[in-house]
Amino acid sequence: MSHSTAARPLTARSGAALKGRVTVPGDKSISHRALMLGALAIGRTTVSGLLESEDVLNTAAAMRAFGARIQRDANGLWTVDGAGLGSLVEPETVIDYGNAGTGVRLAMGIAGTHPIAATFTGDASLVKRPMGRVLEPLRMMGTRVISRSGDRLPLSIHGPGTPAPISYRVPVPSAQVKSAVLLAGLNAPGQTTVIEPIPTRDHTERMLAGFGATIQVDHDDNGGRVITVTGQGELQPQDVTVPADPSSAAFPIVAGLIVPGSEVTVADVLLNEHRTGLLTTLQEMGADLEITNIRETGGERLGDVRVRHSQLRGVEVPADRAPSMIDEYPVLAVAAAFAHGTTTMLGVEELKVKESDRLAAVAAGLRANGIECEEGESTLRVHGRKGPIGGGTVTTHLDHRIAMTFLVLGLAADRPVTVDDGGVIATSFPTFEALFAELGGDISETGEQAA
Ligand SMILES: O=C(O)C1=C[C@@H](OP(=O)(O)O)[C@@H](O)[C@H](O)C1
Ligand SMILES: C=C(OP(=O)(O)O)C(=O)O
Repeated sequence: MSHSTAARPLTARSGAALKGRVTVPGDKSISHRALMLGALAIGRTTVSGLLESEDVLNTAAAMRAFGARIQRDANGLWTVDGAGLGSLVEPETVIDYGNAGTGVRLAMGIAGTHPIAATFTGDASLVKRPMGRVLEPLRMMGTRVISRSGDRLPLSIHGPGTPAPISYRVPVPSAQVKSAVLLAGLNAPGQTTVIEPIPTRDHTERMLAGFGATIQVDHDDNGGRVITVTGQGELQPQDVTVPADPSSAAFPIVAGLIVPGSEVTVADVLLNEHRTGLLTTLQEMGADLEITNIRETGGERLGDVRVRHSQLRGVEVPADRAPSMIDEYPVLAVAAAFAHGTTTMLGVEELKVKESDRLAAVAAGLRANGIECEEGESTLRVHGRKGPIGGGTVTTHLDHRIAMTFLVLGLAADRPVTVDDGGVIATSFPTFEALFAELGGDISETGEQAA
């Protein structure tokens, strides 16, 4: 299901420095996967620190529809009693995945090799996004698909009696495509292999190993990865602790760097090497950014990220860094707006097929607030501020990251910045407003406070 349809405009204003130590909610990628693998295991999986956002709650609902029992106790601990691999039941109704690309693509992978029918849909954003990237390998495995032209939602799939294991080279760097194929391979007899020429986040592989799947990860000579899963084994339930989401941490981190006088620490942030591209880039831009208390928990590296207001400088962000910061480019563009000089982001064409066309949405939002930029087919170039900025209203296009990005801009701009719908933030970061209030940031419903 999607968030309430009434738009909720929010306005951010500059004011006091941001100060404090905060914790952002659990990682979205790991939260989806914990519920899904729990649903495929036999027995009880527990999940602490689950991200309780709309996208992840849609995965909980979907896995219930496929037969898992999923509950939350009063302390926020989630339990998943798995239906077991191969034993998914046919959902009785359409699965509405709201805004969640990861959720629907991975769920189609899981369902696609079970001999059941399932129909998926989503909100006005999700129905525009490409699903062929997941349906193509599923068709190779024997899944039947009935879809609108262009392989978009709503669509129905029916898995074959005996799925064919495949070897699949992912045509675009996408952890979602890789994961959908690996999850489909779990219920196919024999070995399913995914070749990814450019490595992407590896949470599926790590968690599959943790749940006892037979999985092997090899590296090829060109820096790519070859991942093989052996299907039709049994998954063992696990106790999963979800680390804090680096893609959410990006917002207080960038805000702390651009609001004068700020010092902000974000605690317990996931530092998986496939997720730290933004931190690397900010350091290259001259950010006063320190990572402390680095430790390993549940097979993942975590740490505390401390930033102080810094004078940033423009840099060129190489294309091969894109997968490790794909969701962070919008907020990087805001950091770039406050930098001296120009920041050029290369190889960012995947941004066009996210919740919105993020290249267009970021460029429009920057221009509405007086910042010069140019977007190309696969590039975004942002010129650091040359005069007063802010004062614009930004269209979010049902995209949570666009909403949060421009509220962060408003916290450091010369004039207030309004986003037309802050309600979409609930898809990934339901505590966003509370967290910024804790840091001393001024974000409120538009019209609540005299401008
Ligand atoms: O696998 C995942 O959990 C995700 C992969 C990325 O998408 P792509 O695989 O489409 O790049 C990312 O944008 C998304 O927010 C989460
Ligand atoms: C792209 C994103 O998510 P999804 O693809 O899961 O909708 C995101 O969270 O920025």
